[in-house]
Amino acid sequence: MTPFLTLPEALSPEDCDRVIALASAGPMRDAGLVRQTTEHRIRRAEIAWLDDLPEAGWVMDRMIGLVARANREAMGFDLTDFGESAQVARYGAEREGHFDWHSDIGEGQLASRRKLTVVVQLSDPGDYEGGALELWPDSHVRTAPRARGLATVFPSFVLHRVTPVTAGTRWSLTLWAHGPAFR
Ligand SMILES: O=C(O)CCC(=O)C(=O)O
Ligand SMILES: [Fe+2]
Repeated sequence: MTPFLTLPEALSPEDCDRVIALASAGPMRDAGLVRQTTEHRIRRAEIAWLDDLPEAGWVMDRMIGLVARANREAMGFDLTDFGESAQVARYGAEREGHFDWHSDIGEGQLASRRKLTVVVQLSDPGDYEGGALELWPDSHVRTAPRARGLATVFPSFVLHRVTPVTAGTRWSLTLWAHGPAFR
């Protein structure tokens, strides 16, 4: 199994700008809030759910075909749906935005069915420092490419993190594909 896949230009630079503009137009919420308590040690970022943004339907339309094809060609996972809203995240240097090591498979109805995670780099690499997306699929930690519009696709159980942003702002788009439990 490939530890992770990269899909260059999953979104064009103009599309990346459009997603950032849509998310910044409305309120974003603190992603460090877990059941009413703050967990800023784990994650410091602001997020918006794509489903809540008006006129963002084209984003999922674009990503679903791409990810389904990549899965068929390289992963071969049994996927049934993209049953969860994608998430736009903003990691700013003003509070060292980051996301500590974690896997995306959680306890909820949806999070427990996550099989593939897809993270699109929305920012130009020149717009921030730090903010590396790192994956730990085996004995080595690997850094995802930073190219704008590039999507990194990996099994949702793989540990990953975003290192603290030390200058500028990093934006990302994360989506999940779901299916029957791994067996
Ligand atoms: O923003 C990123 O690059 C990763 C986001 C992430 O890991 C998540 O939302 O679970
Ligand atoms: Fe994650």
